Amino acid sequence: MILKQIIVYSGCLEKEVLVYCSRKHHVSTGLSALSASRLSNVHLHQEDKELLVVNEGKNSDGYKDYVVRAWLPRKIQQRYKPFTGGFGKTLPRNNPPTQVPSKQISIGTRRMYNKTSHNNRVASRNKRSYKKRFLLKQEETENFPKSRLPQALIIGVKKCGTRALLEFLRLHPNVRAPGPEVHFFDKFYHLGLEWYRQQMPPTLKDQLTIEKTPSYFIGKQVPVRVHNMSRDMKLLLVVRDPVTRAISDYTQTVTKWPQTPFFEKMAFLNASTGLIDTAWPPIGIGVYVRYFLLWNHVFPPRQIHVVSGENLIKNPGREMTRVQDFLGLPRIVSDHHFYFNQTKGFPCVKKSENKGVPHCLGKTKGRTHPDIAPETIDRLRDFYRPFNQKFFQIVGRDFMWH
Ligand SMILES: Nc1ncnc2c1ncn2[C@@H]1O[C@H](COP(=O)(O)OS(=O)(=O)O)[C@@H](OP(=O)(O)O)[C@H]1O
Repeated sequence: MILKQIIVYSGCLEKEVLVYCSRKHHVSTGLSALSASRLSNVHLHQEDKELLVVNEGKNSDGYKDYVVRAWLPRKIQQRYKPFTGGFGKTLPRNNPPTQVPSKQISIGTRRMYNKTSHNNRVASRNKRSYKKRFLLKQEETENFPKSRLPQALIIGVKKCGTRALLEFLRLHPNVRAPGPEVHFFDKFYHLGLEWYRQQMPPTLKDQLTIEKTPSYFIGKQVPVRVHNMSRDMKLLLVVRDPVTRAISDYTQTVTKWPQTPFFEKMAFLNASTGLIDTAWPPIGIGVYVRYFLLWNHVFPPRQIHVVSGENLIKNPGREMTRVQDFLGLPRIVSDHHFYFNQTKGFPCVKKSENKGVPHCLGKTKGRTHPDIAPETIDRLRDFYRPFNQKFFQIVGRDFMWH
């Protein structure tokens, strides 16, 4: 058994360690591949061993070669660079290299990063990061019904029609989504990606898993966290006139806490000067541009689709066509799926996979709003106008909230 060479080459997320063993050695796991090759200069830690898999065994003249995959932190990947026979390339099939690297190689994090507490933190971050990559890789390769991490998120905005969008998307046979809001990226991030995955319904590989949690939009750390999980994530953002949104938000608060003071009392710091209390969430959240910029810094515009909450009510078929195009789904959800329910005052669904009868969203959606004085509405409109303009400019669409 001869180790010809360890070659570490890069796709984007993982490194592959190519091991050549003679034919007589049976190699079934990444670990046995490494030990069969007597790779004494490769050190592995228990957790790292679990992340090694044999990708495939190939036969070449006199040798059997195995590709052992290890998901390695980026910093460690860079240390492999000197050994690469061609960074980003696979090895030529009939021309196994003969040069054996002389330096000691360490796969894993602990030995390299346990010298100082800072390095320990880096190491555990890296370990989390490559476990994440391992999970993502699994997502790509297997095709049987199982819970998968979402490929698209409805990130907000609260009270703009996010539930309607999710329920309309669920009419599509290629879409699956958990019913409740998961709040992984803002509340339960510490529970880890595996926990998050378990919250998802089982899907086939060609089905899209979508999750909606409207509070993601305003979470400062959320964009980076989402990006860390998947840089390809598709983001859906529903927006509506921030004045209507504020009243809807307030209506919900009053439903939960009936003692809440009148809208005007909450919205203005000083009723006579008309100074607006931007720290009051129903008002502050409506400054969409402020939060949108955070997302825009992390994700390219082609990965963020902004949905008009007004159109989702007036013309759900057309708005859903845009959404399906953005998600790369065949256009299946259309006008035929909806009818306007006069009593509810909103579009409802004719029938879906789960329910064979027409149905509307629950009674917490489409509540009757309190009457708000026209001058209050005007003041709020004036307040939001410049922020709205900036937002329209950035997203390249005028939502006509005049
Ligand atoms: N088809 C349909 N049926 C009922 N309601 C609809 C629909 N489409 C949009 N809307 C509007 O959605 C508002 C609730 O928004 P969200 O679902 O984003 O609210 S939440 O953030 O999840 O609480 C909800 O706000 P309220 O009217 O204040 O209840 C509705 O105005």
